[in-house]
Amino acid sequence: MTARNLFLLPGDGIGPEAMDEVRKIIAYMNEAMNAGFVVGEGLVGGSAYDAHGAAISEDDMKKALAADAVLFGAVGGPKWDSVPYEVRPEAGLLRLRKDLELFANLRPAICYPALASASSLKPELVEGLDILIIRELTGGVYFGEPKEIIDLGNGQKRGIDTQVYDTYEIERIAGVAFEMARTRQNRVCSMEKRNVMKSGVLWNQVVTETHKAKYSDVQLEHMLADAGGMQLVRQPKQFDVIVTDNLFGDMLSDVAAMLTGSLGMLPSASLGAPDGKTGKRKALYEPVHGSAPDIAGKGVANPIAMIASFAMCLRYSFNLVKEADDLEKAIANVLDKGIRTADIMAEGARKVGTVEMGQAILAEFKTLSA
Ligand SMILES: NC(=O)C1=CN([C@@H]2O[C@H](COP(=O)(O)OP(=O)(O)OC[C@H]3O[C@@H](n4cnc5c(N)ncnc54)[C@H](O)[C@@H]3O)[C@@H](O)[C@H]2O)C=CC1
Ligand SMILES: CC(C)CC(=O)C(=O)O
Ligand SMILES: [Mg+2]
Repeated sequence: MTARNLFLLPGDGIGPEAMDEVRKIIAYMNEAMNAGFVVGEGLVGGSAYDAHGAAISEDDMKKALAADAVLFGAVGGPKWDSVPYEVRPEAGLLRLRKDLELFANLRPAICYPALASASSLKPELVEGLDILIIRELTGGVYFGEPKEIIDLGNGQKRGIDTQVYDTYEIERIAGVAFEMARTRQNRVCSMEKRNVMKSGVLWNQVVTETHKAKYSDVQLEHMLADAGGMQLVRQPKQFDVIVTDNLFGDMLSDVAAMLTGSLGMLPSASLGAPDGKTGKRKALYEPVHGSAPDIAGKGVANPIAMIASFAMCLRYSFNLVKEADDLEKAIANVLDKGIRTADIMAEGARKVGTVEMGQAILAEFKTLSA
C-alpha cells in the first residue's frame, strides 16, 4: 500500500494538547487498520518564531507542500504580542494557506443532538442544525495590497487594508459551494456587502453568472453579510450552504460555532484545486478555534474540533469514508453518554479533561470500527 503522508503542525497554546489526541487515533489506525500513515511534524506560529525567528521555517514549508495533508493545531498568544507584524504567529498560517493555494475553506457547523442545550440559543433553534460555511481563503482583505500603516506627517497615521477579488477567485469558490450543495440540500446562500463594497458587487455578479452557466439546478439566494449574521442567530436552520469571502467567512463561522455549543466543536478543511494529472488536492485541516491562551496548559481544552478536523482529512484527502463516518459517530456517541469538557458542560453530565475526552472518543471509534 502506498504511504499516506501526514504533516503535523501543532502550533501554540491548546494546539499541541488537542493534536496529541489525534496522534493517538493515527497510531491506532496504523496498528489496527494498517492505515499506512507516515507522520512528520514541524513548528508553526509562536513556537516556530522562538526556534527560528520566523512563523514557519522554509524547511517546514517544503514539508507541508510535499505532504498529502497537513494537520494544523492553532497559533498565537500574548507571549508574541510584540513581535514584528511580518513574523507574528498568525503569519505562519496565512503563508501556508497562500503558498499551498488553499482557496476553499469548508467549515461545517453541526449541532450534535446531545448539545442542543449547550448552545447560547434556544434548543429548538439549533436541534438538527447542519450548515456548511464555505469561506474563500486566499483572497480578500487578508491578502490584498496595499496593506500598511503610513505616517501622514501631521501627528496622524493611516492604517490600510485592501479588499480585492478577481473574477476567477469568485468563480472557483462559488463552484465549490454549488458542488457541495448538490451533495446536501441543494441550496446556496451567497453573502457579501454589495450595497457598500465594489468587491461585493462583483462577487454578487460572478456568483449569479456561475450559477446560471453551470449550476441552475441548485437553489441560489443572495444576502447582505450583516443581515446574514443576524439570520444565523435568528433562524440558523434556514441555511444549507453559505458561501462568502475571507473576512465575512471568518466572522460568520465563529458565530456559527456558538450555535453548536462551543468554538471547541468546529472543524475545518482548507482545500486547493485538484491537480490536473493526479486529481489530488493540497489540503490542511484545522479547528476553527485559536490557541485559547486563557485555558492553555490546563488540560481542559475540548479536542473535538481537532479530532473532527482529522475526520474531514480522512474523508477529503484519503477517501476513507467509513473511517471518517465512524470517527464522527464516535464523537456523537461520547456526547450522548454525557461525557463533556468544561466548554460544553451540562447539568448531570460527566466533566472530563482533554485527554479523557480523547480517550473516550478513541475507545468508541475502536468499537465502531472493530
Ligand atoms: N487558526 C488559528 O490558529 C487561530 C488563531 N487565533 C489566535 O489565537 C489567539 C487567541 O485568540 P482568541 O480570540 O482568544 O480566540 P480563541 O479561539 O483562541 O478563543 C476564544 C474563546 O474560546 C475558547 N475556546 C477556543 N477553543 C476552545 C476549545 N477547543 N475548548 C474550549 N474552549 C475553547 C477560549 O478558551 C476562549 O475563551 C490569538 O493570538 C489569535 O490570533 C485565533 C483564531 C484562529
Ligand atoms: C489567521 C487566523 C488567525 C485568522 C482566523 O481567525 C481564522 O482563520 O479563523
Ligand atoms: Mg477565525
